[in-house]
Formats: sequence, C-alpha cells, structure tokens
Amino acid sequence: MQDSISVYCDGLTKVYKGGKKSGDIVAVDNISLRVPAGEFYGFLGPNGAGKSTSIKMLTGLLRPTSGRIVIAGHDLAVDPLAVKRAIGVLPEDLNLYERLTASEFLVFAGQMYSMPLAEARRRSEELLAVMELGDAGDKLIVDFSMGMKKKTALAGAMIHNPPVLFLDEPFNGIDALSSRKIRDVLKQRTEMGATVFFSSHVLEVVEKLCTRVAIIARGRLVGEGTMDELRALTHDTSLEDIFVHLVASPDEASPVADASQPWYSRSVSRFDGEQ
Ligand SMILES: Nc1ncnc2c1ncn2[C@@H]1O[C@H](COP(=O)(O)OP(=O)(O)OP(=O)(O)O)[C@@H](O)[C@H]1O
Repeated sequence: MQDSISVYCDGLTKVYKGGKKSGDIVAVDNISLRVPAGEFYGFLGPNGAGKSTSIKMLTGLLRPTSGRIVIAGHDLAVDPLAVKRAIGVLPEDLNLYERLTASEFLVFAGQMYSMPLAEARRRSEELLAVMELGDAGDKLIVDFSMGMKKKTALAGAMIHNPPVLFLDEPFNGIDALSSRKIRDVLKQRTEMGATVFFSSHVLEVVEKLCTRVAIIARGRLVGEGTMDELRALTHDTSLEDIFVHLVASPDEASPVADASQPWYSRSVSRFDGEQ
C-alpha cells in the first residue's frame, strides 16, 4: 500500500433543504474515505444513493453541510484552487461547449489551466489521438455521438495531466469499443501513479478494473475495500452479489468503512501527520 493519500474525506455530509411541503433530504450521510495514490477506485450505489452529490463535494462544485475534504494533500476548504489544479473532472452532465470543435475545446481547457498555447495545442492533439478522435478534431462537438462527447470531456479532464481524476459515470451510454478505449487510457494513468475515482453502475467493468471499491446506499457508506475484503465480508463472490447484499442490508457496514476500527484511526493519524 502506498503512503500518500489522494482522496480523503471525513464525516462528509450533505443535507438538501426541502421546501415547505417536502422535508430535508440527507443525500450524503457522514461518509469517510481514504484513497491511496494510484488506486483505480470504484464508487458504487443504487440510483439516488448520493454518488453525484459526493463527487460534486469532493471536487469543490458543491459545499458540504459538514465534513472535511483533503485532495492530493490540499484541504479543499483552505485552498480550493490548489485542489482544482490537482484534479480533472468528468461531470455527470459533461458541460462541454458544443459550438466549439473538439480541438478548440481542448485548447481552451488547457489555457484555463494556464498552459501556454503551443503546449495546449500539442496536448490536445496527443489526447485526441489517444481517444481515437483524431479525425474528428475539427468537427463541432454538437455533431458528436454520446461516446465521442464523453471521450472529448475525458480528454478535457486530463489536459493538464492531473494526479487525481474524478469521473461521474464514465461508462454510461457508450459502446463497447469506446468503453474499452476509456478503460485502457484510465488504466495507463493509474499505472503512472494517478488516482482514478469513478462512479458507475456497470459492475462488470468495476469488478475488472478497480483495485478498491466503495459502496453507498441512502447516503451512507455500506462497504469499502478490495474485492477480496468485500468477498470476505459478505461471503459472496461476484461484485453484483456483494452489491445487492450490502445495499439490501445497509446496517451490515464493512469493517473497513468503520471509523472506530484501529486501521482507520492509524491511517488517519498518519495522514494528518503528513499535513
Ligand atoms: N439539487 C438537489 N436538491 C435536492 N435534492 C437533490 C439535489 N440533487 C440530488 N438530490 C437528491 O439527493 C439524493 C442523492 O442524489 P444523487 O444525484 O447524488 O444520487 P446518485 O447516487 O448520483 O444517483 P444516480 O445513480 O441516479 O445518478 C437523491 O435523493 C436526490 O433526489
């Protein structure tokens, strides 16, 4: 296990205030995670479990109701810009400027990270080639298929070579070839030491790729660990069975998700010592 922690949150909570008729919604309820650098980390949960809300908070797009977030060694509440420089984000709704060509969009994204124009252009060409979008670089994004848009957005997230990538549903709505390409690109990034933190409903992909998995249900962490740790916890074999088991009985929280466990306090104090 590597010592440096890429993604750390403690007691992360989000309560959406309801109107007069509807009550408050506790979308994320006291989630604590620590993700070492270089992990391919799957963040799973059924619809409405709180995945997107958590990712929005971890990436500084949404203010938590409470809890502490530290990304790549930077406390989000203290130095949000340092966090934003260290991360690349594929948001749920992509947020592309669709009246730009893919090349224009990527160069623009690079310049947002203060890259010199020549470097942004070089990096844009490199990423378009990696994503097998080289021939489409001069087309308007609005004319792209869903898979092409997703690959463009992913290239945008990677333009500044961030050490941590947060990806909300990168495999949703794309074909098998694009999915394989994205998997290969991300795997390569983790082999080079980057951390990939992604949410997904595609359990086969998660099972194949991820070095660690967190499962949330109704805003709470119900399991966390390597596949072997989750298998030992639930006595199930496949991730699908583990998922169904833990989501159906959320009180059976994983020992590795339990802040009272000795490993947890050890790791947190080691992490805090690094600050
Ligand atoms: N802006 C908002 N205002 C009020 N409630 C919200 C808001 N955004 C999300 N919620 C609620 O918070 C809960 C968690 O939603 P979230 O989108 O984080 O779940 P998710 O796990 O990403 O779901 P999915 O897999 O369906 O995308 C849901 O009950 C949702 O209705």
